[in-house]
Amino acid sequence: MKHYPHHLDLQPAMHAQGTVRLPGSKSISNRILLLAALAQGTTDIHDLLASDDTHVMLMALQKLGIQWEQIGETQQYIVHGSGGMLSVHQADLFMGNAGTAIRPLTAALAAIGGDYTLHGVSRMHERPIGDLVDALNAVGASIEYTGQPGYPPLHIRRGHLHAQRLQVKGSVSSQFLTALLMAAPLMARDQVVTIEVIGELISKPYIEITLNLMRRFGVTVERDGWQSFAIPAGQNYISPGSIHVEGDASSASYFLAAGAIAGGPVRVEGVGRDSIQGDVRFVEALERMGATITMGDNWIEAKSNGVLQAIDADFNHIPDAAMTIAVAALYANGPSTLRNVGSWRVKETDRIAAMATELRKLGAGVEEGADYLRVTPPKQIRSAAIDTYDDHRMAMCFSLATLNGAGRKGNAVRINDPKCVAKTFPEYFDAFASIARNDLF
Ligand SMILES: O=C(O)C1=C[C@@H](OP(=O)(O)O)[C@@H](O)[C@H](O)C1
Ligand SMILES: C=C(OP(=O)(O)O)C(=O)O
Repeated sequence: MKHYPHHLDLQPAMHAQGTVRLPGSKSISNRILLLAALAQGTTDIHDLLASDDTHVMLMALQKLGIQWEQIGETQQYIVHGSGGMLSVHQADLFMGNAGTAIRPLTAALAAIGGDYTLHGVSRMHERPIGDLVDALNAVGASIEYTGQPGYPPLHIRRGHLHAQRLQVKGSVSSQFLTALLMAAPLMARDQVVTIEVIGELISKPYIEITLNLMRRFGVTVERDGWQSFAIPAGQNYISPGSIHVEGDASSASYFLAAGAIAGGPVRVEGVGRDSIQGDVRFVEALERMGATITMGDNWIEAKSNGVLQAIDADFNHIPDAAMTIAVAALYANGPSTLRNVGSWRVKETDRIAAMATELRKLGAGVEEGADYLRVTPPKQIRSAAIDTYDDHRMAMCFSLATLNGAGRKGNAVRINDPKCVAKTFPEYFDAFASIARNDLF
């Protein structure tokens, strides 16, 4: 277990340069773990992410009777699939603050049936799950709230699913649709299952990850745009045998932004042109801000071209990586506006409020709306102690304020409670230190 201090003092850095090998994608890791557990056959997973979010998924699967082994100290795991039949019918599952664990598991366990309780850290109990529970209960699942209606903890009992046609709202989290899609083959084996999205769907590229991985496990989905998804009858998950987890594209954003702000080149290895993660499109935002991006099949590199250009854009498709843009905006030549990020309010913390408070400590002017943030860079970035709100991305993106950009000097930054990075990237600060340089070229 990595040891973290109570706070971390990061010194100003002259420039950013180097290469970082990325940890595995959280979104892909937790989807593959669940699909492998539900599949027929054994899955050999390479480069699984080692983090709090994958740990809670692995522990939950173990409690549910799924057998898996880690190969030595490596990130290779062997999962013995259950074929969708769990041997354990009663379990109490701790889900930490992992949306990618609790939401898909809720749907899968409701479809399989049994007596299960799911709960998490206190913030998890403030993160909505009502749209998913409503969608499942409407087709005969039996899910109750044991705390506040609409939020975990949940108690799932055996229901009587008649799930030919489900409807789900998509405006709060795309993870509800992901959860229903992944559970659909378990719901009605001899009938087509149709899932309709009611109203707007946010964070769309995450649905592409879901559909792509379902396909790798032998289940195809017929779709009508983002409106309706049909899972033809008679499909079961079948292990692909061996599967590799790409590097995490959201984790890549911090290093690529560092290269764009402070010289570069900074290269990340593990994601590239072939990625199935929507967050690789973060580089389009960096390009619009004036950075030069180069890409290979499995790497991306960013370097600066002088002062960053301010940006005004819709970030609904990359909500996680958008936080990195909010901090990069400190180095821009004018105010930047991040639009359509209302989902930030129901994530690890209220990210719009947290981001506004902490950016102001560094001297930025910040205007906060229900679903947007406007950041006016300060003349000079101030030293500050940044609170992280138990949000890994707050801790990671504020490290960028130490960098000397072409237009602005970074400053000393204290990161309070840095251990929250363990949610997705336990070694983040070591990786950041390896590219934040104080020597001259
Ligand atoms: O499906 C996924 O893997 C994720 C979907 C996104 O959530 P929302 O759909 O709630 O925006 C994203 O923020 C989260 O980190 C991971
Ligand atoms: C929103 C996030 O996580 P979760 O998967 O718990 O929703 C995140 O990692 O930024």
